[in-house]
Amino acid sequence: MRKEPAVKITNVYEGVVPISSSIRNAWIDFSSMDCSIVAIESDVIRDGKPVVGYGFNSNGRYSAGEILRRRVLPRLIEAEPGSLLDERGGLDHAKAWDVMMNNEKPGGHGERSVAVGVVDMALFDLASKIEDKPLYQYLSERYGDGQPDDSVFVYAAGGYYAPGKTVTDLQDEMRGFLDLGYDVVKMKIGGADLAEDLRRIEAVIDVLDGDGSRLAVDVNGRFDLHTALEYGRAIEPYGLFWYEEIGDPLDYHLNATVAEHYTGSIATGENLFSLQDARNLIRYGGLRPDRDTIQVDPALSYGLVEYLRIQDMLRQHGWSSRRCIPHGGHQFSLHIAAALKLGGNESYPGEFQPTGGFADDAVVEKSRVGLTDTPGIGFESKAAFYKVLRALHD
Ligand SMILES: O=C([O-])CC(=O)C(=O)O
Ligand SMILES: [Mg+2]
Repeated sequence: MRKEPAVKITNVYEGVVPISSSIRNAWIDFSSMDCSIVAIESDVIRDGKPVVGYGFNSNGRYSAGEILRRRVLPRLIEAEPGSLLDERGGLDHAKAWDVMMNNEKPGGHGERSVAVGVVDMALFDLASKIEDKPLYQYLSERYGDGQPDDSVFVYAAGGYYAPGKTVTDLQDEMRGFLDLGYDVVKMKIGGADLAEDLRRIEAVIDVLDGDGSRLAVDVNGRFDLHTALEYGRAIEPYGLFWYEEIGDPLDYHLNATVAEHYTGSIATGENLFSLQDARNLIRYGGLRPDRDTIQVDPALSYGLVEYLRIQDMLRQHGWSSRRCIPHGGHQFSLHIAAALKLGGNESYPGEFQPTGGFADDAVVEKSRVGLTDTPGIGFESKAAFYKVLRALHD
């Protein structure tokens, strides 16, 4: 086998970027939400400059800077360079993952999975840039069938509660999503009482020409079993796209009981951060492989190395990768969705800037978005975010 020159990590930079806003879901507001970012510099030189990989931690969890600075990054930097490489001298992502997780006990995943996810993303960005390929191509050759999807289903998530926001404002927001090319939209519920939420839901269905199958609703884990079943009975006649994260993400029994009574689709998993948690959901959560959706976000849950294990587990349990639509609305999952043939990816046309969203020139048509040929994840074609990432190391 031809040996490539071995890649070496020369510098690692870490920082925090605010992604705060006045929106609120049924559980949290985003008034102080922020996000960890990292840049990993290599000794590979292109156009006179080192090739750099970037990562960030999706949204919904605060920056994991302390864990990055004190645990994850020192292990990576102090590792024997050969311990991060495959037999060809390229980065071995699973080995890098083992290095980052050295001396970490199993279970209780919390923010540790977020810290590892940021670095894992940066290493994938770096490795695909070194091969001068867009990430979806790099991933499809390694972990897929070499024939990535050329576009990915995306739905527009929004419909948050916000101070002074009226039902008319909510309808205008949703009309804006349709004008951008989305056919399916998502709104928050569970942050008001049932009567008000039903008014909000019906107002949005009106905007969708009366078609409830184009509307997903998201509870962000707020309901106890009684409320979950009560809302379930009330919304079932609308035939919604899905009923999301209905109760506490780790309450598999609640989920299973709702799934027994609610015949429509259920989606959950954005707050499950490990293979073990996802496996428990499949074992005990009562989800139905013919209609339900798994939303594990690779960026929050130990990165793609762990997400690949989750895909294996799902396959073993008879689940299609098409039943996965990750949370987070970011470019990393867009590449993963195309390469691993997932069912789609979330998108937030109006929230979580500068980190969220796709390339500046990405066009959504009939709720599908194409991928660009930019090497790596393509942060370089997202000007406002790229400026923030560059500032980490320039
Ligand atoms: O409001 C949030 O935390 C984001 C969320 O649940 C989603 O995108 O599904
Ligand atoms: Mg959600």
